[in-house]
Amino acid sequence: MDGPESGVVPAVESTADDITAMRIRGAAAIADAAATALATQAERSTADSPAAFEQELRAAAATLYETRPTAVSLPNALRYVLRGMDGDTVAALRSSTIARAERFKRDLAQAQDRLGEIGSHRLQDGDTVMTHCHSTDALACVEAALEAGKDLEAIVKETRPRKQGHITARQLREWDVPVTLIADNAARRYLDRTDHVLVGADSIAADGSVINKIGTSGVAVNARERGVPVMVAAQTIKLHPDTMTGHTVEIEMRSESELLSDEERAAIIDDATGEVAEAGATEDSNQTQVTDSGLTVENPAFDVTPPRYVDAIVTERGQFPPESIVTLMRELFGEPTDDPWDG
Ligand SMILES: O=P(O)(O)OC[C@H]1O[C@H](OP(=O)(O)O)[C@H](O)[C@@H]1O
Repeated sequence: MDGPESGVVPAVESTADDITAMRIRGAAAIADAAATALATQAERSTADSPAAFEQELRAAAATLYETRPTAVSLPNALRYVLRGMDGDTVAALRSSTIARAERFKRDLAQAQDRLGEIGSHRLQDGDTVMTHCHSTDALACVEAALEAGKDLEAIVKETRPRKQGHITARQLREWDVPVTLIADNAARRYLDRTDHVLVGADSIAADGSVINKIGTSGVAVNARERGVPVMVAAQTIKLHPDTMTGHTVEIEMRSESELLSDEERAAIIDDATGEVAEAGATEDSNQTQVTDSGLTVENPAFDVTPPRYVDAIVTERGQFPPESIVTLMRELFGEPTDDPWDG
């Protein structure tokens, strides 16, 4: 149930819209925003009974959960906050939920700092890192290395279609790191000048597979061929507990409009058939769009890098060979996970 009758406050709906539209993006930022939204729901709830309050919080969590499917930091954040909702009165439930959300946000920031420190030890003075997309966990490793007095250079992949490489480049230039921005297709050529491929993750599966921005697996395979180590910076909130019981991670398919404008579509169809394009794209759908023009555009946002192409997964709990990450997952998520917003 959504809308006013569910008691979900407009601020939660607006955070959900921002996540869907990627105005809020990046797995850690999404988790942080989701925790903030649940705290806001708790604060502004007008529920008149503990049961109604809990129901509203679950509805808010469901609204946030439905936004994007791949980054597990989102459901992990929602579960964590809802599990801290405790008390026999609305006031007690409200304050426990807000306190839990604040603790989550604090822990998230601390985990990233700690991860950065650990990851920075892999980077030597004078190294060049190649980045893909924009990952705050990956950049935390660079920042800690710079703070330790190391000089680094960066080769930044543009990361089509949304060009999040520009965000990475801007951050690195703020830190005074020399940046070479390259088209994604140029990555293999530039691996000769690269000491580490450094990426983040949206989800890590129990077998050590890394689910990250589309294009990660290609650069990882090429890096292995060139003998360049691949380092994945991922807080433990990126570990996907359901994969311990065989579930796979859903790869988000985003809108055609990120790849192709209406004019470009028309030009392709015109060129191919000599006919005027049939504008078949639906505007609000995030699904792959098939039109009767015969042109299908597919826009997966993520891909899966098998563990054999990854040298280390760096977390705030230490660095792990991907094959052993399941041990940490069992320790952290030993109990079966449920979705408290379901039912
Ligand atoms: O949590 P941090 O390290 O910031 O980001 C992790 C990952 O989230 C991003 O996804 P998107 O841009 O939201 O699709 C990228 O794939 C990035 O590597």
